[in-house]
Formats: sequence, structure tokens, C-alpha cells
Amino acid sequence: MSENNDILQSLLEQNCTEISPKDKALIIPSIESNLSHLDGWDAPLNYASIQKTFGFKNYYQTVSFVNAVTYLAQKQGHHPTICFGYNSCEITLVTHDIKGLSMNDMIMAAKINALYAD
Ligand SMILES: C[C@H](O)[C@H](O)[C@H]1CNC2=NC(N)=NC(=O)C2=N1
Repeated sequence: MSENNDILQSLLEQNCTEISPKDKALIIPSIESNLSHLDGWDAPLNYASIQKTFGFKNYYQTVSFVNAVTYLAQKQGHHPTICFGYNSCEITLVTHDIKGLSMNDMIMAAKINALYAD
């Protein structure tokens, strides 16, 4: 298995954990190294959040994906902002408790990519 797959696999096997406001946000090199394993995700606006837009054939498929992400978010206790229209959905992840990015955002991004691949 390649190194990329190992890191992705490790993210997929982890679950989100409760973050305390005292915890530190990820630093930029760590955000960049995680993003290099997360296809399509980037960190616009000076690493304030991570974001990806997913495309679909129609409204039904888009809403089905949004529902699946919502279910995952409830299970993981980590809730992305989701903006969707007829055939696309933009997902933004940030950890509100620390006003920055945490491993929870990376774990969710990996799991959301896996949902899309299903
Ligand atoms: C106690 C509970 O885990 C926290 O309030 C969670 C809920 N969902 C959350 N979602 C996001 N996106 N950021 C958070 O900081 C966050 N905190």
C-alpha cells in the first residue's frame, strides 16, 4: 500500500473527538500535509476552513448526498456547513470550538470523500 493510502486509511479509521477551546488549531504545514491526501479539498481564506465542491447529475442525487453527510456529521458529532443547489454541493469544514482547523476536519473530509466514492 502506498504512503498516501496509509495516511488516508488512518484518517478513515479515526473518529472525531471532542475539542476543548483550550486545544490548539493545526498549524499550516500540518494542514497542507493532510490536504495532500484529501482529493479536491483546499483551504481558501488563509486556512480559516477547508472546502470542496461535489458535483451530481440531478437534485435528487445532490440531496441524497447531503443527507448522507448529515447522518455522518451526527454520528461523528462534527458538523460541516453545507450549501447545495440542483447539481452541486459545497461543503465547508471548520472547528468552531477553536475557531480553526483540527484533525476532526481532516477526518470528516476523508469520510465525506469516501461517501462520494460509494
Ligand atoms: C460538544 C460537541 O462535540 C461540540 O459542540 C461540537 C459539535 N459540532 C461541531 N462542529 C463543528 N464544525 N465544529 C465544532 O467545534 C463542533 N463542536
